[in-house]
Amino acid sequence: MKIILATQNEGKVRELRDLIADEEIEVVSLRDLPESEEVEENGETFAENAAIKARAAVQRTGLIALADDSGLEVDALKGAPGVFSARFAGEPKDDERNNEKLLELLETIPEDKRTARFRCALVIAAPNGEEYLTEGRVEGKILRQPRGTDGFGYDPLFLVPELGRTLAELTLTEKNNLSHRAQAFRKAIPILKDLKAEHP
Ligand SMILES: O=c1[nH]c(=O)c2ncn([C@@H]3O[C@H](COP(=O)(O)OP(=O)(O)OP(=O)(O)O)[C@@H](O)[C@H]3O)c2[nH]1
Ligand SMILES: [Mg+2]
Repeated sequence: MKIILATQNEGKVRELRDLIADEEIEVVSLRDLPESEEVEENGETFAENAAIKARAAVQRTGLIALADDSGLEVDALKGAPGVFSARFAGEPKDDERNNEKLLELLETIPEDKRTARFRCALVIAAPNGEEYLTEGRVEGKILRQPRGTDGFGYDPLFLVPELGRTLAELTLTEKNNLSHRAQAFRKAIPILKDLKAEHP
């Protein structure tokens, strides 16, 4: 079976490829296809946006498509940036500027109120129109300065309290043991196995 990872995000492709490696499924991503038009992620929830991306990819390629929509919810910001995480500091999307904006907004917020979580909605869309949704999340705290160089996005600011390390201080394997994306993906494995039986 061959599936398409419906994402342009290099960090996500790296993580999802690693997660899927054991499943004997051939994988391509939007990054392997010639220049694609960006689909408008105009849903109000992660789940809606993941479905929009998965549908667009299955229509374009005819392959089973797996899309991730994810983001950071900061309690002191009433859940922002949420579905706007990628473009928090405006267009074009820029991880560094997003992190700077987040730190500025949280400047006066004390340690115990810096709680946050990453959420991920993962949608698998099949060519016959069937769709499946799984979700995952990881709880943490926003630091006052970045730590670590792995991962992407807000990872250097996101402390996993149980480990005392940020997501950017974890190896790919370690992040894939606990992240929001990994949790959503693990729930999707049985679905992928069923699809594989139907589309050998
Ligand atoms: O530090 C982070 N570690 C993560 O593990 C993570 N997962 C998501 N995010 C943030 O949320 C946006 C998703 O937005 P998003 O789902 O629309 O993805 P995207 O626009 O980057 O790519 P695409 O999949 O849409 O092509 C990303 O850009 C990041 O800012 C993360 N940040
Ligand atoms: Mg996006």
